[in-house]
Amino acid sequence: MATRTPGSAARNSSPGPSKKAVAKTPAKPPAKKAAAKKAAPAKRTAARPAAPPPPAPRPILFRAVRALWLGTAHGIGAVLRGFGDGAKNLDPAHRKDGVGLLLLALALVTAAGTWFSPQGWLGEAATNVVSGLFGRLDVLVPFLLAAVAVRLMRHPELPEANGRIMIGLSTLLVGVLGLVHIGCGAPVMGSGATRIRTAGGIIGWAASTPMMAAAGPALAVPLLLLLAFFGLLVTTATPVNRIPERMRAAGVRLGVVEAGPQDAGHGGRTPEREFSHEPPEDADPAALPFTVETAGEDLSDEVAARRRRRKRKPEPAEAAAAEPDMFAKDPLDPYATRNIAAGAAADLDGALVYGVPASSAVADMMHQVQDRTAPPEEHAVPAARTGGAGPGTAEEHGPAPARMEQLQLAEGLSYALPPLDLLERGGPAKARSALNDEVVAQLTGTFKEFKVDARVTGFTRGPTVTRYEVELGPAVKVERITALAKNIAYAVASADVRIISPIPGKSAVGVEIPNRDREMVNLGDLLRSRTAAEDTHPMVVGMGKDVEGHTVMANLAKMPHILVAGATGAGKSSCINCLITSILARATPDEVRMVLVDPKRVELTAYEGIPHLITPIITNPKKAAEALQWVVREMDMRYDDLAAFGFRHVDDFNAAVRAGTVTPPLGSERELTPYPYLLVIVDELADLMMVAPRDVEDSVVRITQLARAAGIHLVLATQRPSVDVVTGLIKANVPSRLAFATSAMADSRVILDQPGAEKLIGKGDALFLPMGASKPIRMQGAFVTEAEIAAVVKHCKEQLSASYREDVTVGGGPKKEIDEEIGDDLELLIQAAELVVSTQFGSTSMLQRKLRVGFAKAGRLMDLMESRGIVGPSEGSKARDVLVKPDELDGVIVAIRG
Ligand SMILES: Nc1ncnc2c1ncn2[C@@H]1O[C@H](COP(=O)(O)OP(=O)(O)OP(=O)(O)O)[C@@H](O)[C@H]1O
Repeated sequence: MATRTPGSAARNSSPGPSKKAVAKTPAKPPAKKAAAKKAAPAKRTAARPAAPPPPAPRPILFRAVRALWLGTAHGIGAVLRGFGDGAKNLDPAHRKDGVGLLLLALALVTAAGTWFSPQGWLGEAATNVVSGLFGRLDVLVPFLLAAVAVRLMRHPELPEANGRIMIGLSTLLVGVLGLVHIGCGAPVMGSGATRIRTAGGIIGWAASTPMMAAAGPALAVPLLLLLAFFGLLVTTATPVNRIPERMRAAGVRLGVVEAGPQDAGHGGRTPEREFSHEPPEDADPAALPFTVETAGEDLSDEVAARRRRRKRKPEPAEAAAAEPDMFAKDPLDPYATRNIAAGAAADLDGALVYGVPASSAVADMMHQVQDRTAPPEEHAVPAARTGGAGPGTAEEHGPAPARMEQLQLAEGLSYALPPLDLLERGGPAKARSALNDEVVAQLTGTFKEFKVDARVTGFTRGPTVTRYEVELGPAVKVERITALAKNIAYAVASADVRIISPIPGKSAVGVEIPNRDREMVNLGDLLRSRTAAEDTHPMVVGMGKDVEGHTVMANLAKMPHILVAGATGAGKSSCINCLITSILARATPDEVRMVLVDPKRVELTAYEGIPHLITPIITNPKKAAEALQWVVREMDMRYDDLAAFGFRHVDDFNAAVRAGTVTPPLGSERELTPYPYLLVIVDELADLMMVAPRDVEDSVVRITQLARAAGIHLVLATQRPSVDVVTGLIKANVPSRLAFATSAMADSRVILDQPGAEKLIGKGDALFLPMGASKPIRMQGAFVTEAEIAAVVKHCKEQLSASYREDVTVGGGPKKEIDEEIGDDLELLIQAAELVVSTQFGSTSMLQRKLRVGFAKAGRLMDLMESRGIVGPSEGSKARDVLVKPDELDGVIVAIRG
């Protein structure tokens, strides 16, 4: 080791600068500043004491003793270091037990020495040290040592809490010993060791002397009192504002205070303790600072409030789950059992409702449980909860089996929905697997390794990812877990670790880790689920399962328009297939009609010819743009109709028509029928935007702004979620979003307005942000095979063949000869004829308004209709006579088309 002798130090420091300075000081300064600058070091140097004279050579004996001492010290040091290195390799639990036992041994020795009389050299030495340090409070030291030892051995897994307690106790002790020292006359060091020992000891002396010197004896006492009080608060992890609460709890426990209603059921324990996983003296969980990782916003108050709410109103089951035994062999079992039961019951419920056995095992059990099944809690996104039916048994929602009945169509035809057993069963979902247990162990190991006071208290397994719930020890920052994200990813060998802090509604951090044994979500299972059965709305579709394994259904009518986007191969088309198949499985063509736009020409061909189609599948992007314009016109027409009959929503109009409470105006022979929902699905918006960006954007915006009340809903899908495809205007009007894995964070921002989708793992892993939700739901999208689709489509086509509306199908059918005079106005003329005939009102201004055309065009249309005998001649400002009855309309249209 390099050492510097005093001589060398003096040599190094003194000569150079001082000599120069001294030489320059007497000389005339060239300038005042320079002189001042240089004078300073000179002065400093001059003020230093003169270098000490070189030491006299040491005697030989001295050098020999020194060498012997150093040699011995090195030897002992090496042996101890060897032990230390060996101890490092010990299991941490053993190391901590060792420390605890050592403290216990010290407590015994000091107890023997201070309470009785010291025995042996160790007893005497320990007693001298303890009495010297702690003065007359030495008798308490054995208690303290024993308490610390027990704490270390009982809770070795809480190093941070233990550290806090040590700091708190030390502070408390310093304050109290300082006070004792002052109380005993504040003897000074010179007054002898015995005086110090009979006062506050060296610690008391060290605490009180500087205080008294700095602030005077009168102020030293309150300052030391405050110090001791602070130590007490730290030890008991009590924030000042919660002192009354804690005092009251202590009073209740000691029986001094009567337990109030808030204490009932807690056996005198504070609510915090009832649900705390930590021992009573641990930190107040409500005081923890929580931040939301994604938004960066501080949620501490909210989380604390939520914690308190949760703790104050415990459900028995929740309480049981919230307080797993820290030393129980397997605290995760309750979760696993609950989920298995939930999965089985969901399956069973669908089976009961639809009369389709969910699986052979369930089929065997069905008749046994029919009367007493209490269904589990499953959730759908808010939009799917249209029926408002609360949890109840399958028998309680009786109308559901009606879905299997022969439904009457408008024309008097009957139509049977496809049986759900055309869709495959996936079997019960796994609630837990060996790999989950492995991950729990890996997480626990990581927390231990990095000395983070946190533990995995449970997990909920979804089909693709499992969310592990991590509870933090007192005063552990959430940031410590988020900072560990990369280490966790390393430990569990997965790049896609997402940390959610906190899990919504829980005082726990969620660590989402992909399942290496991921499961597929079958659309059939979703449609057979209780959530699906409860809601008979025809626009309810199966979306997937969330991270907790719950079924996610969505009502497309309430979305009311949705953007589906993700990189190629991420699962978008599978999702669209699920949407369409859900509709086919649950809605008749009279309830829902569809316009399918498939510019890629491959994705939706399986649905060609289904009776729900209003027009053949549109594959030409240009014609798709025109079809969107038709949708706008249809929407306007529905709006006018609703206004004419005094309804604000197509649902109300349909209900009134079905109830027969609405009649056509006098003189009109129109037969009122309910409007079906119109679902427009565009599988690749980018292709349309390339062809006619302005027209497509205009139509989409118009539809999305108004179509909700008219029962028209859009599903726009794209694998290119860039700003030129999903323009700001489109985005602003499509409120629900479904993001599959994207290749870049920027794409995620375009879809969801936030990052996240770039971390998804593909194959149907998705973030679903329904209208009104602030945070997306992570879910595994459902899957339906081509064979299942083919079976469902075959069934539908067998029931009814498609009857297309000619006016939309700009691309379908052979080109017909059109009267040259009509030119480009054929479609408009047909609409005008429909309008005039159906309303029996031959008004030019009505055409202007409803067809959104100018006066000249409306006049021309009226002339064309006159020339074809649809309306009479003009009578000035009066409306023309309508010469055709509504039931002759079809023939007239055929005639116009030539
Ligand atoms: N929900 C799902 N569950 C399981 N596997 C899925 C799921 N969705 C997609 N996959 C798998 O990923 C493959 C690609 O999915 P899909 O065709 O839906 O992707 P895409 O996003 O539509 O791609 P593209 O834009 O190129 O059409 C599927 O063949 C299937 O194997």
